Amino acid sequence: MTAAVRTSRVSKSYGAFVALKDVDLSVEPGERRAIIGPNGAGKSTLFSIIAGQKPPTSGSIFIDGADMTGARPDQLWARGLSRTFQRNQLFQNLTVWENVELACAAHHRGLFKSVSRDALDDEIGGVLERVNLLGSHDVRVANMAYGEQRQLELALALAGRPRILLLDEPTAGMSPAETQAMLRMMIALPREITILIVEHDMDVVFSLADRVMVLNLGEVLADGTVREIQGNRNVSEVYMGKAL
Ligand SMILES: Nc1ncnc2c1ncn2[C@@H]1O[C@H](COP(=O)(O)OP(=O)(O)OP(=O)(O)O)[C@@H](O)[C@H]1O
Repeated sequence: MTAAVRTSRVSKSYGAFVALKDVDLSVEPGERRAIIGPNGAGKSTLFSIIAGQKPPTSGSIFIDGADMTGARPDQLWARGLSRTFQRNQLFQNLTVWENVELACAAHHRGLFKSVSRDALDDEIGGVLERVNLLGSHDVRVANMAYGEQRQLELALALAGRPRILLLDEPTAGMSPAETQAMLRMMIALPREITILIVEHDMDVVFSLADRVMVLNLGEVLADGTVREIQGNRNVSEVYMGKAL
Protein backbone atom coordinates (compact mmCIF):
# COMPACT_ATOMS: atom_id res chain seq x y z
CA MET A 1 0.00 0.00 0.00
CA THR A 2 1.29 3.49 -0.81
CA ALA A 3 2.03 5.44 2.37
CA ALA A 4 -0.13 8.52 2.99
CA VAL A 5 2.93 10.28 4.37
CA ARG A 6 6.51 9.18 3.96
CA THR A 7 9.75 10.94 4.79
CA SER A 8 13.04 9.61 3.53
CA ARG A 9 16.22 10.53 5.38
CA VAL A 10 14.90 13.96 6.33
CA SER A 11 17.47 16.15 8.07
CA LYS A 12 17.33 19.74 9.26
CA SER A 13 20.22 21.86 10.46
CA TYR A 14 20.30 25.37 11.86
CA GLY A 15 23.89 26.39 11.24
CA ALA A 16 26.00 23.78 13.00
CA PHE A 17 23.05 22.54 15.11
CA VAL A 18 21.37 19.39 13.81
CA ALA A 19 17.66 19.46 14.75
CA LEU A 20 16.72 16.36 12.71
CA LYS A 21 18.93 13.60 11.35
CA ASP A 22 17.93 11.05 8.70
CA VAL A 23 14.34 10.67 9.83
CA ASP A 24 12.42 7.91 8.01
CA LEU A 25 8.70 7.89 8.68
CA SER A 26 6.02 5.93 6.88
CA VAL A 27 2.34 6.36 7.75
CA GLU A 28 -0.31 4.15 6.14
CA PRO A 29 -3.61 5.62 4.91
CA GLY A 30 -6.08 5.73 7.81
CA GLU A 31 -3.37 5.18 10.41
CA ARG A 32 -3.10 7.22 13.58
CA ARG A 33 0.55 7.85 14.31
CA ALA A 34 1.88 9.68 17.33
CA ILE A 35 5.27 11.35 17.39
CA ILE A 36 6.62 11.69 20.88
CA GLY A 37 9.91 12.69 22.49
CA PRO A 38 11.36 15.05 25.07
CA ASN A 39 11.37 18.82 24.61
CA GLY A 40 13.58 19.86 21.73
CA ALA A 41 13.56 16.37 20.15
CA GLY A 42 12.56 17.81 16.77
CA LYS A 43 8.84 16.93 16.68
CA SER A 44 7.54 20.35 15.62
CA THR A 45 10.39 20.72 13.15
CA LEU A 46 9.37 17.45 11.50
CA PHE A 47 5.73 18.60 11.36
CA SER A 48 6.73 21.90 9.79
CA ILE A 49 8.79 20.10 7.16
CA ILE A 50 5.96 17.68 6.30
CA ALA A 51 3.49 20.59 6.08
CA GLY A 52 5.81 22.66 3.85
CA GLN A 53 6.47 25.41 6.36
CA LYS A 54 10.17 24.65 6.57
CA PRO A 55 12.39 23.13 3.89
CA PRO A 56 14.47 20.13 4.91
CA THR A 57 18.23 20.55 4.67
CA SER A 58 18.24 17.16 2.96
CA GLY A 59 15.88 14.25 2.40
CA SER A 60 12.48 13.88 0.73
CA ILE A 61 8.79 14.05 1.62
CA PHE A 62 6.17 11.99 -0.21
CA ILE A 63 2.42 12.47 0.09
CA ASP A 64 0.38 9.58 -1.33
CA GLY A 65 3.51 8.54 -3.19
CA ALA A 66 4.10 11.93 -4.86
CA ASP A 67 7.37 13.69 -4.12
CA MET A 68 6.31 16.93 -2.43
CA THR A 69 9.74 17.98 -1.16
CA GLY A 70 9.89 21.78 -1.24
CA ALA A 71 6.13 22.16 -1.88
CA ARG A 72 4.40 25.17 -0.30
CA PRO A 73 1.81 24.72 2.48
CA ASP A 74 -1.02 25.71 0.11
CA GLN A 75 0.08 23.08 -2.40
CA LEU A 76 0.05 20.46 0.34
CA TRP A 77 -3.31 21.74 1.57
CA ALA A 78 -4.73 21.33 -1.94
CA ARG A 79 -3.56 17.72 -1.74
CA GLY A 80 -5.58 17.23 1.44
CA LEU A 81 -3.00 17.89 4.16
CA SER A 82 -4.03 20.17 7.01
CA ARG A 83 -2.32 21.02 10.31
CA THR A 84 -3.01 22.66 13.63
CA PHE A 85 -0.44 24.63 15.60
CA GLN A 86 0.72 24.73 19.20
CA ARG A 87 -0.24 28.38 19.27
CA ASN A 88 -3.77 29.55 18.70
CA GLN A 89 -4.33 30.74 15.10
CA LEU A 90 -7.94 31.90 15.49
CA PHE A 91 -9.56 35.25 14.66
CA GLN A 92 -10.35 36.36 18.20
CA ASN A 93 -12.84 39.08 17.22
CA LEU A 94 -14.95 36.87 14.99
CA THR A 95 -17.54 34.33 16.08
CA VAL A 96 -17.08 30.58 16.04
CA TRP A 97 -19.27 30.34 12.92
CA GLU A 98 -17.35 33.10 11.11
CA ASN A 99 -14.01 31.45 11.81
CA VAL A 100 -15.18 28.16 10.29
CA GLU A 101 -16.90 29.97 7.42
CA LEU A 102 -13.61 31.61 6.43
CA ALA A 103 -11.82 28.26 6.48
CA CYS A 104 -14.56 26.52 4.45
CA ALA A 105 -14.72 29.36 1.92
CA ALA A 106 -10.93 29.32 1.55
CA HIS A 107 -11.08 25.59 0.89
CA HIS A 108 -13.62 26.02 -1.90
CA ARG A 109 -11.73 28.89 -3.46
CA GLY A 110 -8.56 26.85 -3.36
CA LEU A 111 -10.32 24.14 -5.33
CA PHE A 112 -11.98 26.69 -7.69
CA LYS A 113 -15.37 25.28 -6.78
CA SER A 114 -18.56 27.27 -6.63
CA VAL A 115 -20.76 26.37 -3.69
CA SER A 116 -24.27 27.50 -2.76
CA ARG A 117 -24.99 29.38 0.48
CA ASP A 118 -27.10 26.46 1.75
CA ALA A 119 -24.38 23.94 1.01
CA LEU A 120 -21.79 26.12 2.75
CA ASP A 121 -24.03 26.52 5.81
CA ASP A 122 -24.55 22.75 5.95
CA GLU A 123 -20.82 22.23 5.76
CA ILE A 124 -20.06 24.74 8.52
CA GLY A 125 -22.76 23.21 10.73
CA GLY A 126 -21.39 19.73 10.11
CA VAL A 127 -17.86 20.73 11.08
CA LEU A 128 -19.07 22.45 14.26
CA GLU A 129 -21.16 19.44 15.20
CA ARG A 130 -18.11 17.22 14.92
CA VAL A 131 -16.26 19.31 17.53
CA ASN A 132 -19.33 19.88 19.72
CA LEU A 133 -19.44 23.63 19.11
CA LEU A 134 -22.68 24.01 17.16
CA GLY A 135 -24.41 25.38 20.27
CA SER A 136 -21.71 28.09 20.59
CA HIS A 137 -21.78 29.12 16.93
CA ASP A 138 -22.49 32.82 17.66
CA VAL A 139 -19.94 33.23 20.49
CA ARG A 140 -16.97 35.50 19.88
CA VAL A 141 -13.75 33.51 20.09
CA ALA A 142 -12.25 35.94 22.61
CA ASN A 143 -15.07 34.99 25.02
CA MET A 144 -14.52 31.24 24.79
CA ALA A 145 -12.77 28.98 27.27
CA TYR A 146 -9.29 27.86 26.24
CA GLY A 147 -10.35 24.24 25.69
CA GLU A 148 -13.17 25.32 23.38
CA GLN A 149 -10.76 27.47 21.39
CA ARG A 150 -8.62 24.41 20.78
CA GLN A 151 -11.71 22.49 19.68
CA LEU A 152 -12.36 25.29 17.21
CA GLU A 153 -8.81 24.97 15.89
CA LEU A 154 -9.56 21.33 15.16
CA ALA A 155 -12.72 22.49 13.36
CA LEU A 156 -10.68 24.85 11.17
CA ALA A 157 -8.33 22.03 10.22
CA LEU A 158 -11.34 19.81 9.41
CA ALA A 159 -12.93 22.54 7.27
CA GLY A 160 -10.39 21.84 4.57
CA ARG A 161 -11.80 18.26 4.37
CA PRO A 162 -8.32 16.87 4.96
CA ARG A 163 -7.31 13.33 4.18
CA ILE A 164 -4.18 13.87 6.27
CA LEU A 165 -4.37 15.78 9.54
CA LEU A 166 -1.34 16.94 11.54
CA LEU A 167 -2.23 17.79 15.14
CA ASP A 168 0.46 19.67 17.07
CA GLU A 169 -0.07 19.15 20.81
CA PRO A 170 -3.86 19.46 20.63
CA THR A 171 -4.32 19.02 24.39
CA ALA A 172 -1.47 21.29 25.57
CA GLY A 173 -2.57 23.53 28.43
CA MET A 174 -5.95 21.81 28.80
CA SER A 175 -7.60 20.70 32.02
CA PRO A 176 -8.11 16.92 32.47
CA ALA A 177 -11.79 17.29 31.52
CA GLU A 178 -10.95 19.33 28.41
CA THR A 179 -8.29 16.77 27.46
CA GLN A 180 -10.82 13.94 27.72
CA ALA A 181 -13.32 15.86 25.57
CA MET A 182 -10.66 16.51 22.92
CA LEU A 183 -9.55 12.88 23.02
CA ARG A 184 -13.12 11.66 22.44
CA MET A 185 -13.39 14.03 19.47
CA MET A 186 -10.15 12.81 17.92
CA ILE A 187 -11.09 9.15 18.43
CA ALA A 188 -14.43 9.82 16.72
CA LEU A 189 -12.83 11.24 13.56
CA PRO A 190 -13.44 9.05 10.53
CA ARG A 191 -10.78 6.51 9.63
CA GLU A 192 -10.53 8.01 6.12
CA ILE A 193 -8.46 10.72 7.78
CA THR A 194 -4.83 9.77 8.40
CA ILE A 195 -3.71 11.39 11.65
CA LEU A 196 -0.24 12.42 12.77
CA ILE A 197 -0.18 13.78 16.28
CA VAL A 198 2.57 15.35 18.38
CA GLU A 199 1.51 14.99 21.99
CA HIS A 200 3.07 15.01 25.44
CA ASP A 201 0.11 13.42 27.26
CA MET A 202 0.85 9.69 27.18
CA ASP A 203 -2.75 8.73 28.03
CA VAL A 204 -3.85 10.57 24.89
CA VAL A 205 -1.06 9.01 22.82
CA PHE A 206 -1.79 5.46 23.93
CA SER A 207 -5.57 5.85 23.63
CA LEU A 208 -5.47 7.30 20.11
CA ALA A 209 -2.42 6.03 18.26
CA ASP A 210 -2.00 2.81 16.32
CA ARG A 211 1.74 3.31 16.15
CA VAL A 212 4.22 5.64 17.86
CA MET A 213 7.49 7.10 16.66
CA VAL A 214 9.90 8.33 19.32
CA LEU A 215 12.33 11.12 18.51
CA ASN A 216 15.27 11.99 20.70
CA LEU A 217 17.86 14.66 19.90
CA GLY A 218 16.62 14.76 16.30
CA GLU A 219 16.94 11.02 15.66
CA VAL A 220 14.43 8.18 15.58
CA LEU A 221 14.87 6.28 18.84
CA ALA A 222 12.00 3.84 18.29
CA ASP A 223 9.06 3.24 15.98
CA GLY A 224 6.43 0.61 16.70
CA THR A 225 3.01 -0.31 18.01
CA VAL A 226 1.78 1.17 21.26
CA ARG A 227 2.61 -2.09 23.04
CA GLU A 228 6.12 -2.22 21.59
CA ILE A 229 6.81 1.38 22.62
CA GLN A 230 5.43 0.83 26.12
CA GLY A 231 7.83 -2.08 26.55
CA ASN A 232 10.87 -0.35 25.02
CA ARG A 233 13.58 0.20 27.63
CA ASN A 234 15.40 2.90 25.64
CA VAL A 235 12.21 4.89 25.44
CA SER A 236 11.61 4.63 29.20
CA GLU A 237 15.16 5.80 29.84
CA VAL A 238 14.70 8.87 27.68
CA TYR A 239 11.64 9.67 29.74
CA MET A 240 13.91 9.66 32.80
CA GLY A 241 12.96 6.24 34.05
CA LYS A 242 9.25 7.01 34.12
CA ALA A 243 7.10 4.01 33.24
CA LEU A 244 5.05 4.70 30.10
N1 LIG B 1 14.71 28.52 13.86
C1 LIG B 1 15.52 27.80 14.65
N2 LIG B 1 16.82 28.16 14.83
C2 LIG B 1 17.64 27.44 15.62
N3 LIG B 1 17.25 26.36 16.31
C3 LIG B 1 15.98 25.97 16.20
C4 LIG B 1 15.04 26.67 15.36
N4 LIG B 1 13.84 26.03 15.45
C5 LIG B 1 14.03 24.99 16.29
N5 LIG B 1 15.29 24.96 16.74
C6 LIG B 1 15.87 23.97 17.65
O1 LIG B 1 15.64 22.69 17.11
C7 LIG B 1 15.39 21.75 18.16
C8 LIG B 1 14.10 21.02 17.88
O2 LIG B 1 13.01 21.93 18.08
P1 LIG B 1 11.50 21.47 17.98
O3 LIG B 1 10.65 22.66 18.26
O4 LIG B 1 11.27 20.77 16.69
O5 LIG B 1 11.39 20.43 19.17
P2 LIG B 1 10.10 19.72 19.77
O6 LIG B 1 10.42 18.26 19.86
O7 LIG B 1 8.89 20.09 18.98
O8 LIG B 1 10.06 20.35 21.22
P3 LIG B 1 8.80 20.74 22.16
O9 LIG B 1 8.25 19.44 22.68
O10 LIG B 1 9.44 21.55 23.24
O11 LIG B 1 7.82 21.51 21.31
C9 LIG B 1 15.37 22.53 19.46
O12 LIG B 1 16.62 22.39 20.09
C10 LIG B 1 15.16 23.96 19.02
O13 LIG B 1 15.77 24.88 19.91
